[in-house]
Amino acid sequence: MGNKLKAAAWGTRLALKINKPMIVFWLLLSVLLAVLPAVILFFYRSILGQISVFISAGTGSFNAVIPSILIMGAILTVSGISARLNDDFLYMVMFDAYYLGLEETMMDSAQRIPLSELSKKKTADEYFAVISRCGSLTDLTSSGCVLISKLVGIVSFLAVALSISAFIFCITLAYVVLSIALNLFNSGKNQVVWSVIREHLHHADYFEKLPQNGDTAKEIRIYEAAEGIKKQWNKAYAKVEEMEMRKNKGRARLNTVLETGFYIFMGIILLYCISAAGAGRMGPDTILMIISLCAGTAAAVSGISRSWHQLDYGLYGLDIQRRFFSNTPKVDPEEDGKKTDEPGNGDIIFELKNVSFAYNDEAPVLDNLSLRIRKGETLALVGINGAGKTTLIKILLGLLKPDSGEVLFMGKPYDAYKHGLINRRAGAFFQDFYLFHFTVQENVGIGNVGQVENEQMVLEAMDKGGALPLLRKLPGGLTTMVNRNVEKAGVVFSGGEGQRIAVSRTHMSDKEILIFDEPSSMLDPIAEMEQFSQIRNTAGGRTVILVSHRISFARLADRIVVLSGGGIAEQGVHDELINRNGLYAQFFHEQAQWYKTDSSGDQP
Ligand SMILES: Nc1ncnc2c1ncn2[C@@H]1O[C@H](COP(=O)(O)OP(=O)(O)OP(=O)(O)O)[C@@H](O)[C@H]1O
Repeated sequence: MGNKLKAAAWGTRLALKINKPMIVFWLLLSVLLAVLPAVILFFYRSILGQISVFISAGTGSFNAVIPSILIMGAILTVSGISARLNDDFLYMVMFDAYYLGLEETMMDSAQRIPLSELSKKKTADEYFAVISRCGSLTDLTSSGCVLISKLVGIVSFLAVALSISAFIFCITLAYVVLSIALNLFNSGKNQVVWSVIREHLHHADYFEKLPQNGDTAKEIRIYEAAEGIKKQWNKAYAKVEEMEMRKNKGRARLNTVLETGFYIFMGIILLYCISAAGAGRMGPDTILMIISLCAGTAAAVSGISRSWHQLDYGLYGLDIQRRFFSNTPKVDPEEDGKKTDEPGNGDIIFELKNVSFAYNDEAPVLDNLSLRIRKGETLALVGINGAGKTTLIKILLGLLKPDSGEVLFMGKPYDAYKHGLINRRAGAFFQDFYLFHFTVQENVGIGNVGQVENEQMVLEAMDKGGALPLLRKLPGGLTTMVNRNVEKAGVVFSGGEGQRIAVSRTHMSDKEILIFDEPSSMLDPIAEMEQFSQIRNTAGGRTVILVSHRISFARLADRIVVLSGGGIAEQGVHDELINRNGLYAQFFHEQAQWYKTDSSGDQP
């Protein structure tokens, strides 16, 4: 319950931040409409008196009671409208205001999740739950308004009941309390069911999507794995259906109990009215009033079940979102404003002091590693697969935080600078690059967002990244959409072509630090050599960090650092390392010997 309350407070604050007038207006209106029937009932008892005199005496003009009948009709109409307004209508109104608002907030907050967190399965699962619950705020605001107005309405009906008799008040109160208690009990049970459904749905979704994705479908067809995938999906989905069924049965049972409760309540009230009328203690006016009261109370109570269910569902989602986002580091704009954007002085641009890092709880990828990178230096990082080269780069770019040790940029830790300073100063290409569903120009231009429209600059970057020749075969030139899955007219690039576009993106920026992680792994030999020389030409005066398995590329660097076993195995220039005859020399000789095969194809 504590978490639900926190979720309600968090959600309310968020809703007020996204659109305050909306929630205030509809809350006031729905409360007004909810109390109106009881207020009218209370003050227009005399109308009922007139009608009852007409009915019991059978005398007088019918025309005289027409206004009273119309007012009674109005009371019932207002009750009906307020009951309708409380459900689907309010949901629709709130959906417009809060669904996109919550999505936007989540997109902003997701930017602050460290990549090391995002790569954890637990985080990925939680994030799935978070984004699949964008309707939570709509649920909270609409059902919150409904419930508040219904509770106010019930209280006003109870006041009318009290004005009639203590017995009517007590029996109405008992009916209301029992109905609400049953709803609470049922929603408590549902909560457990939802969490199980969510888990199995996630599992089922994964298998369901595999045959739809080009890459995974290819594997499934090659290895004829479709049946196996279907079985896994069936297994996961059977559990979802079982739990859904359990939930629906629970709700059906609750509705039956609530309806039975209402008939018992009405039965007791009617018996009381009959006996009171028989004893001459109650006139038709009071009986009519009591019947209107019962109908109004029952309408308010019956809606509570659905609204409570919706509110609970919304709070469940908001709690997941609240916990997820409160655990992610946030940038406080005020604190950030006090920090500097000015790097310190000195020759050392990056310094890693005894840095250790592990993904999840696995063995450390980097273990007590220390490294200094000079300003203007071209540094090559070499090492076997999994040695930690990409991880080291991500740490340098502040995308991952070390578990221990220190990372300094121009003599100061990242925390000393304004948020994102390193991203404003360093451009990077990663081997697992991603091409967005944008145009070619935007895909390259995004490397320097302010210059996306600068066609000349984009063309120059494409020239440096070796992507200019691709333009000739693109039907729409720079405006061609990338990726056919999203846009019919989109282009699908080959691995090497995509890599050239992504490398061009890095060349867009005029940043003082450039980082390339395997920029030529998919290129043909000619394109690879062009890529090398372009990077070399661009380097002039900048700090460049290169990750490459191609020794021919690495040897051009001012310094080569060989990573192994979580640390630096050796470092120096090409000739030094060859003379040393260590790991680097081994890499070099292994690669070199493939170029020395004799004409028969045999190795020497
Ligand atoms: N997101 C992740 N979650 C868990 N483990 C990871 C993740 N990314 C990398 N690793 C692990 O960390 C280790 C180092 O990976 P990294 O990508 O830094 O190596 P690398 O030297 O760049 O390798 P390669 O030469 O293959 O590109 C690997 O063993 C890898 O399995």
